[in-house]
Amino acid sequence: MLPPAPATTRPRLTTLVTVGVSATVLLTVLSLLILVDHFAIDYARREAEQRLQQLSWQMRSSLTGIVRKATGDVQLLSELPRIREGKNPVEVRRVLESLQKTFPDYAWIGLATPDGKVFAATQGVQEGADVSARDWFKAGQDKIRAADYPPATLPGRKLPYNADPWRFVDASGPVLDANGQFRGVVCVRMSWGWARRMVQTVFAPANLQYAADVFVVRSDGVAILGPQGMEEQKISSESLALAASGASGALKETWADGRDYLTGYARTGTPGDPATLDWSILVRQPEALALSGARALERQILLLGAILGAVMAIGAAIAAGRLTRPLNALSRAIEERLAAPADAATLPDVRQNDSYHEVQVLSRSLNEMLNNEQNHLGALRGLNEKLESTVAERTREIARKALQLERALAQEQSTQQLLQERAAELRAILDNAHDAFIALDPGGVVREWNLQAEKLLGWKRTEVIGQPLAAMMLPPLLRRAYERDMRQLAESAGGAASLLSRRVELMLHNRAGQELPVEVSLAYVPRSSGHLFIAFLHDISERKQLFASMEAMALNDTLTGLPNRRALMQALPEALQRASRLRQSCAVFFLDLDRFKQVNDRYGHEEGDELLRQFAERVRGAVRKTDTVGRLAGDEFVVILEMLHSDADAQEMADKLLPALQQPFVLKTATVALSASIGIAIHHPDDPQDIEALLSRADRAMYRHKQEGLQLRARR
Ligand SMILES: Nc1nc2c(ncn2[C@@H]2O[C@H](COP(=O)(O)OP(=O)(O)OP(=O)(O)O)[C@@H](O)[C@H]2O)c(=O)[nH]1
Repeated sequence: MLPPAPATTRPRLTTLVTVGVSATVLLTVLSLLILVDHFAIDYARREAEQRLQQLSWQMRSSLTGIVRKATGDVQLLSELPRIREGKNPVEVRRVLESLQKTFPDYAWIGLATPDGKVFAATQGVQEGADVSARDWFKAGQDKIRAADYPPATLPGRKLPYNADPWRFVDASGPVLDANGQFRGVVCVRMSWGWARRMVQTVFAPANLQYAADVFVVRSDGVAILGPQGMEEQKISSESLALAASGASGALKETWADGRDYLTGYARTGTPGDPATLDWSILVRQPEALALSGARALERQILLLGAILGAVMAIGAAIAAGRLTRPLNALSRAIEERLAAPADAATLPDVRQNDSYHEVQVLSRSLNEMLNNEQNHLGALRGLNEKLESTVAERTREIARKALQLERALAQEQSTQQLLQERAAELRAILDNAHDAFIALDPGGVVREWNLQAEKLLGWKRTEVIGQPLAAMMLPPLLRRAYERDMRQLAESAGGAASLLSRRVELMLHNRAGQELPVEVSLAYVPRSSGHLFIAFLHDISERKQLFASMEAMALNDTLTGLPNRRALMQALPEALQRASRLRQSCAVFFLDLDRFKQVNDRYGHEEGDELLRQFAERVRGAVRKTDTVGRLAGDEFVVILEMLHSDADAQEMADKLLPALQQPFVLKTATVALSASIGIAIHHPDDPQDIEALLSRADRAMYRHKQEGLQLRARR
């Protein structure tokens, strides 16, 4: 089921098409209007400018033509024989008046003699007057020239009054006689009326139609001809400046009255030609008036465009309505279909059979799609329900597992905490233990090393953790055995039980390289993360020293430092074994001091001790280093002589020894000379190794000697 379309929030197709088409039409019409308006106004402005320019040209041509006519007439007069040769002023006047009749605006025509006296003049005006100071006379002596005069300089009272200001244009030129002699100056004076009339005749239609104003402006900027109120006024405008520079054309400008005008401008005369006059012609027309036609056209176009746009918009709306009606119907059908309940028995049909082809095809396709979608939705709904129940089941399962996991984690956490506490306890115990503690992995690498181990062996914990033990502290001789044992232990912890749970004494090297006897207790700790061998090392240096000293004490005679009876009893069997092994005899001397008791008795026990020490020293000094000298008890000593070549060697030794022993002993209080009795017992390599018997034999031999000695002394 599709979600219902939010129909109210979006515009309908009809609206969109109508608005779209209408907007397009209106935009087009508007654009056209703007363009037409622009071009029409522009065209009208250019038209007006051309017109005004042409008018200015027309005025220029007329003014220049009139002035040229006057200068032409001066030329004509100066060449007439009756003027050149005329002696009679009446005749000359007649000629001048006949010329005056040809142009009504010739106000005065006169001929002045070279001395500046008017020889003849129309209607006899100013005849005989002195004009030598006048410009026209002075200038006209050389060549033909034209000049205009401001009213103030005019001889007004002598000329007929005219409605215009007293303004004239003089054209004058020299008159030569038949011989080429200067005869005088002829002057034609035109009244200004011709100019105004010309304006009225030439510009009247333009003035009426366009309200155009004409200005004739002198080179000093004063308007000599213009609309009422502006004559004799100074004018300043861009067009005047352009005209004064000799240019001609038209432009738009704002005049002194603040209004915008289109102005055509031109310049009269020919530059450098004194027979012409330099005036600026300005023909102006208010811009609003010049463009009024175009503005009216613009309004008409606007009106027509609005009507056309409205008509086209209405047409577009009608066409859009027609075009979109089937689509609207289709849209409504789809909305109804979408709004129908999903479980309805029959769903509305969206097909539009009575519409045009495209909508028919579209509606059929949509109907088919909606039906398919309905079927798919049904299938999806079934799947969704199934999926939801599966998801619910999985969710319950996950929740159950999550709970279990949570509990396991809590358990794990408490176990971890316990383990950490235990580890801390263990570390405290280990660090406070009296013995050094070392843990090794099966590869012999140190995994644990307590404070005592640091103190005992010298390596810091951080130095040895992760290092192989043997390389560090086992003496080289022991390393191979250690490695073998570790291998055995690693291969079968149970099989090496002989080494475990047992105290073993070892000699280790500490960090300084000193030997260190330790007692090692080994144990095996099976672990899933790698078995460990733990060892407690107890320093037994003191014990060893004590034992050594005790042993030394047990085997040495404290008075003489010689081996005592016990030591002799150990040394004798070894000597006998060596004798058998080396196949060489050995001998046992049994020595006993004679009458030693008397020394004690006479000099004291300490002196007796000293004598015993000196005696022991002498015996020791008399035999070889390899021979053993021991004290059996009291004043009895035993010497074991080894590696005898013959039995006689023993006797020789005794004979050599006896005299040495008989030398006096220097004691603290006395010097004492004593003799000693030596009994010799020889042990041959093949003799039974009977120590008691050997000693007994030596003892008996000594006794015999002592007795012999006593008897000898008694006989003496
Ligand atoms: N100063 C001293 N005297 C000792 C020591 N041990 C034993 N004697 C004495 O040595 C004497 C040994 O006795 P005898 O061998 O009978 O005395 P003797 O005078 O040598 O007799 P003959 O051997 O028969 O000549 C005893 O008087 C012991 O007290 C000892 O360590 N120091």
